[in-house]
Amino acid sequence: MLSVLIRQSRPLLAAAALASVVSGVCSVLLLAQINEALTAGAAASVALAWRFAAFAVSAMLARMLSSVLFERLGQRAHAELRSFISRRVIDADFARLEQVGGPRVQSALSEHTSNVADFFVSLPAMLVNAIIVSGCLVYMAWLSWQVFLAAAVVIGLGSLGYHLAHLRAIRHLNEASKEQDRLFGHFRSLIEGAKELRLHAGKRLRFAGGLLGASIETVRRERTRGMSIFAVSAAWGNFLVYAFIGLVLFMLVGDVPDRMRIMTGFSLVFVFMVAPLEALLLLLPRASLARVSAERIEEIAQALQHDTAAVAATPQPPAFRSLSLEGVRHRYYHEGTDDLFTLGPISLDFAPGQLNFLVGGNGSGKTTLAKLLVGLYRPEQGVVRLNGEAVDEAGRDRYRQCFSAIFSDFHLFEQLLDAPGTERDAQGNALLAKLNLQHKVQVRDGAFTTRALSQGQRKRLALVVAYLEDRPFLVFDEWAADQDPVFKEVFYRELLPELKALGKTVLVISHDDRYFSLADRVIRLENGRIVESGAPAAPVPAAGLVAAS
Ligand SMILES: Nc1ncnc2c1ncn2[C@@H]1O[C@H](COP(=O)(O)OP(=O)(O)OP(=O)(O)O)[C@@H](O)[C@H]1O
Repeated sequence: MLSVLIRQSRPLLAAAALASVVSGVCSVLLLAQINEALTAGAAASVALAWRFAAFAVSAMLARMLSSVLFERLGQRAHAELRSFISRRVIDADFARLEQVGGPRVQSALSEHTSNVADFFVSLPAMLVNAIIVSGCLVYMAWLSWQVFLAAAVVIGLGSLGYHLAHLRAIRHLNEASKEQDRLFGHFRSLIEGAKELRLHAGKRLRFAGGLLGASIETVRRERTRGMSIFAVSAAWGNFLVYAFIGLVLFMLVGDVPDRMRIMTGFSLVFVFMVAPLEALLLLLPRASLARVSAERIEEIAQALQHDTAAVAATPQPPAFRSLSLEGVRHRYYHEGTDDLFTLGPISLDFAPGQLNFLVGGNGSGKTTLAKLLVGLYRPEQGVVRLNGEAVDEAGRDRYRQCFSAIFSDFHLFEQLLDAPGTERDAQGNALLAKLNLQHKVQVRDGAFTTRALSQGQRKRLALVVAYLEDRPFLVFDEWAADQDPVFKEVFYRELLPELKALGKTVLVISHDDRYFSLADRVIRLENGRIVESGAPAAPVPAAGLVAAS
């Protein structure tokens, strides 16, 4: 993942790296000027001063340029990663997305993308420091090759220690990042479970201390361990530098000619080198953190297998003449309990203008069948035929455009996201009036004026959206469950017959047995199997319609 990003931004990265190199080289040249100024006579000082000023200004300009370019790269990497993950989520196979779950995706979108972007932002500092350290070593070699050899041995030892520590630190950082995915799940419970947590002190205590607290603590502990190992190894590296300085100053530089100049040169190099070296050693963990995060992003991207049916263009809904499920099956595997829920094999036919009720006990598989029918799940076995033609991978996205569905965990988007226009607003407002919501909410510029409504009212808004979509097949998953008795009557006895009269095929998942008789067909599910399918048993006399509230 990191390498792909680096490859994509090659020209910008090359320019930024070049600016860093110039900045680092200028810094080293500055050091040489300082050393020369300390030992040169007064005659050379004017020329030296000009050179010094030129290098100082060049170092500053190059540093500015490289920092700005790397900041740009960091922000670009951040945006690209976010778009990449979002695209993956949008295009992902729905069943896979359900398995991966929201917390992991959120963790990738926020924390992991930031870590990768931070790496880019810290690159100039790393590069400049690396160049200063290497430049200092070259300068040392020029002053005395024996001392340079000693430095190479010390650096080799330091690097080996650092590498070994690094492997251990990465293990801890990996642990922390895995736990962080769970932590995002707890954050979600913190908001979505706000009511339950306030109503139950014991639950709140156990959640805050046991689950959330433990998770926060694990992330803290693992991160601290990982980063501490880096800090300790940075200090070890630092110590080696001082040990090396001592070795050079007191043992290696003996009674050589030009001793004063060499000693001054070395002293300066050391002083100049220690801070960049230390910074470099502390910056390297960022690269490791970015690597761990990039791996996590890669894992999620792999898990969110691309749904080949999702196409970029807006496919037109196909004409709908007939639909049949032939021996279709879907299974859920429950890892925790190692058991399997199997829906099917199911065989059913649907025709335009048909009002179907899907009924059965909780957990009998009604919602699963609805997801399979609308193409959110691909059948593991069997075939779905639209107008007699088998729906394959390439045609699945187009097939899905036949449906409008309101599931019990429906989502209302801020915008209608459906061909905006004044005509659409007018249509929406007429429907809102029909559903008795005109005083609460309006459609303006393709968006509802508010979504802060009761659950039953929000469901009516979802119904408005479904009406506006004008698809040939509508699926309502316990839509009426949140409606008051008066509006239930309106839904079952007015709206559904109206849809049927318009030629729409409707599948209503319902527990309202007093309305079953209104259906053309009642399909009863038990434990994932159809146990009954046909005309309803006995008609129920219609209760008089009362004005909707
Ligand atoms: N996302 C999921 N992952 C794993 N298993 C699931 C998932 N959704 C449902 N199941 C399993 O499938 C079974 C059927 O669930 P489904 O939601 O289809 O039932 P239902 O008939 O719609 O129930 P209800 O009337 O309560 O809405 C359940 O027993 C559950 O164990």
